[in-house]
Amino acid sequence: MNIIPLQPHYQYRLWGGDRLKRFGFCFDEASIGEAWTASALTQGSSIVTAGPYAGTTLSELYDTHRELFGIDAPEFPLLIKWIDPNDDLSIQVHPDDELAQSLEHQPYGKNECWYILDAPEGGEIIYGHTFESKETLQQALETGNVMSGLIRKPVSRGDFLYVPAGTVHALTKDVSVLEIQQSSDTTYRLYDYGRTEPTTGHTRDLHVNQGTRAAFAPHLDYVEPVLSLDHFRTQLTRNRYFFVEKWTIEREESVSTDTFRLLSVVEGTLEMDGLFFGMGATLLLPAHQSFHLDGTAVCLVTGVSSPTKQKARIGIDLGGTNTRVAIVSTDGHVEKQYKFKTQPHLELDTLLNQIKLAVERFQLEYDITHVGIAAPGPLDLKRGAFLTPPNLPNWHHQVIVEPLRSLLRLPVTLENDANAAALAEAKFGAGRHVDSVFYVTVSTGIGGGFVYKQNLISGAHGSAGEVGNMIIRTDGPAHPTLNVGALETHASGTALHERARTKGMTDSMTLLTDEIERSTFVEDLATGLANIIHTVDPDVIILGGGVTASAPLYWNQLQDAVAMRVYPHLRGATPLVLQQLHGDAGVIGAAFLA
Ligand SMILES: O=P(O)(O)OC[C@H]1O[C@@H](O)[C@@H](O)[C@@H](O)[C@@H]1O
Repeated sequence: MNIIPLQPHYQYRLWGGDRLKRFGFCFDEASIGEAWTASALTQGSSIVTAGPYAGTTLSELYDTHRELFGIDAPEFPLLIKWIDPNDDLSIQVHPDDELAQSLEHQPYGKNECWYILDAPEGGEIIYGHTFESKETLQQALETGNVMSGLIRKPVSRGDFLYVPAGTVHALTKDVSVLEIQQSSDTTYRLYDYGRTEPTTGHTRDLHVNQGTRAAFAPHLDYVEPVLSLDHFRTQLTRNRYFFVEKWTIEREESVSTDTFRLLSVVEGTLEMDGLFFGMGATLLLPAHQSFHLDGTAVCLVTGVSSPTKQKARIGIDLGGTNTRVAIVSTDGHVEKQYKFKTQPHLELDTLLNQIKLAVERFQLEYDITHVGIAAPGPLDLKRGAFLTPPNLPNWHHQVIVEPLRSLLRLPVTLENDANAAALAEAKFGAGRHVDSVFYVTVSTGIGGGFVYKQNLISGAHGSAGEVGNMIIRTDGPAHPTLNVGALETHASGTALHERARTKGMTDSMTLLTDEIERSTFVEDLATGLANIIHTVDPDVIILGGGVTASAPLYWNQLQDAVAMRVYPHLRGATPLVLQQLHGDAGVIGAAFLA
């Protein structure tokens, strides 16, 4: 028998109950909140239930049979819990490795993730907060006002969330999860609703000082795309501490391990080595062995990631509302990202420090070679500075590249956001098969970028592709910085929105259902696009930005209108296509600026 089945340890919690039984667990005690199905912690180690190691605890097994694991960490690194809250959990945060080592003398911090096993209709958990700094978070905690600043995230069955150490969070009543994490039980409670522990009559300890030290403030929202690995496996996360895969088994599958895996059955039944396992079961699959799985089941499988750091680039998309700091692989995929609210009313240093925090987090697992920033223009690329971007008035004329370079000690490059998106689409998106690509974004404003043979043509003053200010008419609304008759004053989302408002309509999409308005918009945009074709004659024009969400309303009409405005030999010769990278184009392009 190759597999090593484990018996859970049940943990009392103030907010516990007896509903873990519905996941197949059996216990007699009251108020059980957690079943630790794979644990090597001394306060509750799992025990092997069958096979040659039956009766051994997981920690003993790890100490005496290291060959079964294929890793050499001094202590078993993972912990798996099933959690079923019968009440809200405390508002809390966990330390990372560094803080756990310095404050708790423990080897591991507590980066964790949740697979939602069950959630009530409209269920929400707490994930993040809106406080601008550690000081304002601490003040809110001291004055009892923390709840109003917490972010609630809707969740439903099957969702997966990675909760990096430092994230202020809380599970809530009736949201049950399978929790996979580093081997640590250190929780810093920030707020506990003033509840008392029935067993002692006392409130539980709070850890406001340690907690505010550990907390991200402002909050960094973590996003990682799910990756399909093969016909039955998807990767839910892969980080420095562990990876988690979801295996959907519909028939027989064979797998083999390099290092050990922990497999938890979350749905259905699985047969392995002649034994049947249902929901709630957790098995250790030892290293360097092959396994045969049979049945219909969904399993979450975890293991330890390789410690070698991959080379990667960081792309930053600095917007008026949100800033995103992303790891972009050498083949142009966003691997993971932190997102936070841009706070343009605060000092630029606040933004730089937030970026630094995110970059440092990524540096723990990646060898970062370059950082690129995509920001709204106008910019002074030579000085690496903002000029007068309308949505960032406090930072006008401030230099961003040099301070970030000295803060990060990494090469940093700045570029206009539309140019960065153009580069991304040309290298990895809708323009990847051709040489010359003109990208036009039609959103709040209108911007553009020209890429030739994968090189961004920025122009002598960094302003190539600024097609928003291209004059397409002799009339039009006045604008503080744009020409009368500029494309942007006629065809941007803002222009459409303004026209919709004067007609008593709610949005630009509704405006474009009006035949006359649609024709006006199409003719204006087509004039701009025809001018571009006559200027650089690109292989393709890629259109992106929010207004392209209504493209089905005007697409054919736009192509005809462009054809009518170009030389006969160019008619239909320049395909108009929609962007492919959507919200990721900014960070991907930024990452490839140098
Ligand atoms: O502090 P309380 O409310 O008991 O919650 C503690 C629990 O919180 C959850 O979010 C997880 O981190 C669990 O691993 C932890 O045991």
